[in-house]
Amino acid sequence: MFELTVESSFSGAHQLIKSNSPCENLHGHNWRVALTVCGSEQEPDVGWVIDFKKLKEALNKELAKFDHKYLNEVLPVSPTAENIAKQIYRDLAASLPVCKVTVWETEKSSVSYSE
Ligand SMILES: Nc1nc2c(c(=O)[nH]1)N=C([C@H](O)[C@H](O)COP(=O)(O)OP(=O)(O)OP(=O)(O)O)CN2
Ligand SMILES: [Zn+2]
Repeated sequence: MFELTVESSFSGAHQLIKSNSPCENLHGHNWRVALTVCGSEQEPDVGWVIDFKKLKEALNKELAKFDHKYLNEVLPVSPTAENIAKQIYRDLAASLPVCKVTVWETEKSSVSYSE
C-alpha cells in the first residue's frame, strides 16, 4: 500500500462560540492542510498511484472554499480544526481515495481525521 501526501494552506477567520476561551473572539489563522490518499495500484506505464499534480489541484480547489472567509459562515458546525478536517475529508473522499486529512491550526497544533 502506498500513502501519497500533498500539502497546501489557506487563511481564514473564526470564532469558537461557547468554547469559554479567548477563541470566542474573532481571530484568524494560516491553516496548513495535508491530504493523504492511499492506494496499491500503480498506473503500469508511469508507475505512480495518482499524479501529485491532480491531488494538489483537488486540494487547492477545496481550500478555495475556505480561503479568506469567515469560517463560521462556511461550515454548518463550529469551525474547529476537527470540523474543518472532517469537512475537507468528506468533500474530497467523493472523488479521491482519501485516507487522512490533517489540519494545522498553529505550527504546533494539528488534528488528523480519517474514517
Ligand atoms: N481541539 C481543539 N482545540 C482548540 C482549537 C481547535 O480547533 N481544536 N482551536 C483553538 C483556537 O482556534 C485558538 O485560536 C488556538 O489557540 P491556541 O492553540 O492557544 O493557539 P496560540 O497560537 O494562541 O497558542 P499559544 O500556546 O497560546 O501561544 C483552541 N483550541
Ligand atoms: Zn482559532
